[in-house]
Amino acid sequence: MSDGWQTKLSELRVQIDAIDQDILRLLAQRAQVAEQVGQHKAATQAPVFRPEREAQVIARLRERNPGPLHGEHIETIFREIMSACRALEQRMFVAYLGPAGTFSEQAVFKHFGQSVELVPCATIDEVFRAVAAGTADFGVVPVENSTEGVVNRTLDLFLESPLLISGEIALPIHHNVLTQSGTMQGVQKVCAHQQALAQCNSWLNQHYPQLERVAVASNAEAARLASLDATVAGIAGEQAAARYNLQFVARHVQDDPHNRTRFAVIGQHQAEPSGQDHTSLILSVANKAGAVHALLAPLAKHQVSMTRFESRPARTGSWEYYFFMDIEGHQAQPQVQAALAELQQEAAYCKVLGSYPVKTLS
Ligand SMILES: O=C(O)C(=O)C[C@]1(C(=O)O)C=C[C@@H](O)C=C1
Repeated sequence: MSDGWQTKLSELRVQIDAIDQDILRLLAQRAQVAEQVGQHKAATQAPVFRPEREAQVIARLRERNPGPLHGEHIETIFREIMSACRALEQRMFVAYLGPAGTFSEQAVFKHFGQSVELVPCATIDEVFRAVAAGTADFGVVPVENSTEGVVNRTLDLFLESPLLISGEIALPIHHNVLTQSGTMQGVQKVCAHQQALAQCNSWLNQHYPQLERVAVASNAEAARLASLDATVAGIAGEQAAARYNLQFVARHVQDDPHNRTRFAVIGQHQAEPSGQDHTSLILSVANKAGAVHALLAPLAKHQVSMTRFESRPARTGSWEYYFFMDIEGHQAQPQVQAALAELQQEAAYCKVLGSYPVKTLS
């Protein structure tokens, strides 16, 4: 390194140190204000986590971002700042489909930041139970995957549960083939969650058609097994690779490069309107001609757009269906309220699962 550059580098680092000192001072100020908000919330028993406010803060900062930092990095940084401030107000417990290192865990961090207490659960049922029982303040459950479709168990549990949806998380899902050595030498079987095996089906057929495929409880479990046994390859995400100290044989082996999973955040509280929200509902109709069409009429009449529509057999033995529907807007908005009131008259069953801020970017 030339002496000239060495001097310049030292000068630039002095500038960075001074800026960091300013950022630190401002962070401390921000945290003190958040503590005051926390004291007021404690006195009035108001919920600490306010997803609509966090969505507004992030949207505003992305909008005003002067660059050169990327918007998504601004989002990550401020998500963590709010997560740390929130943790000063109250420790928050979040249940999810464990073990550590799963995509569900990644979804928790994406929505709540790192400053939360993790409650890994063995099943989706357990996540619902932990939140209903108050062991966890919130739960994160998978709802649908772009290649594999809906997660039926989650939809069934929404039918029975009194919990509300207060957020959604969209996570790109990248699967990797992982082994101890980073090669396939000596490998006899490949382990993964059944959905991951399905999502990597063509790649496996093309590259390792002879290899035995074994479905296990989660991708993190597959990674754990691979870390213990040189004859096992695991399919999992990057977090699991790092956690179990595995090497990459191949990256991004999912058949659909845009593979993503949508998760719902469940809890006891309803999110307030953020200005850009979705509302999720479950409906069923009498088994007669034109009934589904009649359901959609109130939406058109009040100019409320539908963004998702899934059907699910009602398991009553007869040929009846439940419909899971997402609409644009918050149930506190007049046109949504009017549409919901008419839908409720039209449907044999109608349950509003919750309104929550839309995730437009991921
Ligand atoms: O505005 C609030 O209600 C706060 O508690 C502050 C804050 C933040 O750090 O900006 C923290 C937690 C809430 O989820 C929302 C925002």
